[in-house]
Amino acid sequence: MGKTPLLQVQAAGIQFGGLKAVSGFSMEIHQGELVGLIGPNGAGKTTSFNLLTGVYVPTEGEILLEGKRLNGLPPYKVTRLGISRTFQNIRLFNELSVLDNVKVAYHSLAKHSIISSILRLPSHFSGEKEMEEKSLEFLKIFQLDKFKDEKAKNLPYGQQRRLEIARALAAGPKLLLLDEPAAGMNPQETHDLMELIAFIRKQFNLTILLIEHDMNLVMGICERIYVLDHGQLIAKGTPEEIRNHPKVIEAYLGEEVTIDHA
Ligand SMILES: Nc1ncnc2c1ncn2[C@@H]1O[C@H](COP(=O)(O)OP(=O)(O)OP(=O)(O)O)[C@@H](O)[C@H]1O
Repeated sequence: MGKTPLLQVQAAGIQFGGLKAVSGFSMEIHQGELVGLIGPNGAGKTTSFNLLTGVYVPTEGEILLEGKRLNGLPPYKVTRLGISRTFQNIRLFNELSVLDNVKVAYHSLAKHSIISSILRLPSHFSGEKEMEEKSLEFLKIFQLDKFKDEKAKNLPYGQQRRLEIARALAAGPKLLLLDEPAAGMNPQETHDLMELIAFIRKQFNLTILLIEHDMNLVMGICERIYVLDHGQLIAKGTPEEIRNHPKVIEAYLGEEVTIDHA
């Protein structure tokens, strides 16, 4: 672990009218970690992702990436600094091809200027070609290359989720945020996805923070877990510590979750 955490969230929060959706939330993630963020419905998990990615500006606290303050930066700048995400409800460009959905990630980061694109200068074509090749590489990793010309909306649900991760990865993040990546997947798809997450983490030297409702899955792959309830951090620790934490057990009472104690 490096000395400066990759991500530091220091007593951050946001208030909507009278509602403190997230408050006093602190978290540190080091380079290379795979960390889980869990909590009952409405606990503030997605809101936290929105704070980390510039969708919401915190009304309290600080968010730092490699020591650099992110508060108030728009989402595209946060992406350029190194945070990419997927969404709880898949957000693909449905009418675009699978390949173009990944290429979009490169366009948002592209070094060659819009002028060179409009004037169709040589730099435009070399840029396009490189983007296409790189995008195809990502599709291969996610076994989506055979669908490259298919419209995104025609992919089965599980593959749409994979495509969204491929696109987030194409932006070259240091920190990848996955919002319920296994939602709606069957057990086999979920198992395959978990293997894939472990693979991309290693391959790209990634740091990953994931929200997931499937408790066994979170416990199975995350090294550390943060637990939110009613917008507050109620626990953090290893899966073992979280499994036995009285506040976590209490927060989940009445929720339909099963935690294997195997
Ligand atoms: N833009 C907003 N305006 C007002 N309230 C909001 C807004 N965004 C989120 N909230 C509220 O903040 C609280 C936390 O919501 P959030 O979606 O972050 O929870 P969550 O933990 O992701 O829940 P789930 O597991 O159901 O997705 C909820 O009470 C929600 O209604």
